[in-house]
Amino acid sequence: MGKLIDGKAFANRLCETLAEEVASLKSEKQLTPCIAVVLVGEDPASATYVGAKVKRCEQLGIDSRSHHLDVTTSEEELLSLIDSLNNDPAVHGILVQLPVPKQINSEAVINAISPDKDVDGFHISNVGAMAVGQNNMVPCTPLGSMMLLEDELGDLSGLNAVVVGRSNIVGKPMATLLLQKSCTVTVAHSRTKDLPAVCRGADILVAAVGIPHFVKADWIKEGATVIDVGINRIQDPETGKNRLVGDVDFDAAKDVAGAITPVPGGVGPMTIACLMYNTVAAAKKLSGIA
Ligand SMILES: NC(=O)C1=CN([C@@H]2O[C@H](COP(=O)(O)OP(=O)(O)OC[C@H]3O[C@@H](n4cnc5c(N)ncnc54)[C@H](OP(=O)(O)O)[C@@H]3O)[C@@H](O)[C@H]2O)C=CC1
Ligand SMILES: Nc1nc(=O)c2c([nH]1)NC[C@@H]1CN(c3ccc(C(=O)N[C@@H](CCC(=O)O)C(=O)O)cc3)C=[N+]21
Repeated sequence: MGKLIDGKAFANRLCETLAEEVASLKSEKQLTPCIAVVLVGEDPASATYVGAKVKRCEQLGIDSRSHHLDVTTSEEELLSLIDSLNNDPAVHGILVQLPVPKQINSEAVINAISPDKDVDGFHISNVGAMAVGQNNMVPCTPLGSMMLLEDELGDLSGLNAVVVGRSNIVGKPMATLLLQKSCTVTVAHSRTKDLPAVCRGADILVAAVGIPHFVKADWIKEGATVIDVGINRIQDPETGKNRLVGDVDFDAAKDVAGAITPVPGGVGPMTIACLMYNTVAAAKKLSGIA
């Protein structure tokens, strides 16, 4: 069996380091990093994620402000809240939990956030900066995935990386980061021909599709490193209970892969830890601390 990549333990270690940094920012610079988390509507999964983010902030000594808006909130109302958070010097990071209700244009909302407070790294100017190698705020899930990959493999240069999925929040920025580390990158998606064969060429395989158990064991090259970004809630056919599974058929894939992230306990905890990392970085940058 391949090695399990323990994202939860890595995230805990990263957060311990960040907690020490936050403590010294408080005592030496009178700076308390602060993130505003905005949730629109009542989606239960979104509410759970927001809860997990707020809890992590508490552990690290980061201030968090939750703004819970009604599902009927207009785009104008949300933009006005963002404007006030942009102009609040005590707030260093702004995160609007996605998805937002359909009357709100998510692109307009993301691009209304001040790029230096955009701890998700979704603002078009942060995306552009990353595209030309001038990384500012890097999206949390790809950033966390890269930390796990470099911890596992060291230098990534020359490795064949296949990213399945091309979303703006995961697949595309992941491909950009892998290319920055000199991987030979293939981005696969729903129009890709012979996806199993494409995946078999991967030394690094990243699955960000949103379909439970989509990537099969016989798509994986012996010894490859597999990063499973998928978070899918399914009903277990045996127990009837709800459980969380990834985009990779983990039970079979773990015997072929050299190393693999589990779900839960893999990329998910890294996403939240990297949100804390970006919040501390934003607080320092906005306060003129290197
Ligand atoms: N662990 C974490 O912290 C996070 C986990 N996630 C999870 O990651 C997964 C992906 O999220 P996200 O990127 O937002 O999803 P999107 O739905 O935005 O994108 C899914 C991508 O998968 C591709 N795809 C869909 N079906 C197929 C197929 N049959 N064959 C090949 N490619 C296919 C799509 O291709 P096309 O573009 O052609 O339609 C698309 O590019 C989800 O499970 C999500 O819950 C997301 C964010 C954070
Ligand atoms: N603006 C915005 N930024 C995001 O970063 C963002 C978002 N919107 N919308 C939704 C997705 C999803 N996402 C996850 C974060 C943590 C876990 C996570 O911690 N998962 C745990 C399990 C949690 C559980 O048990 O439910 C794990 O995988 O071990 C998962 C998914 C962030 N997202």
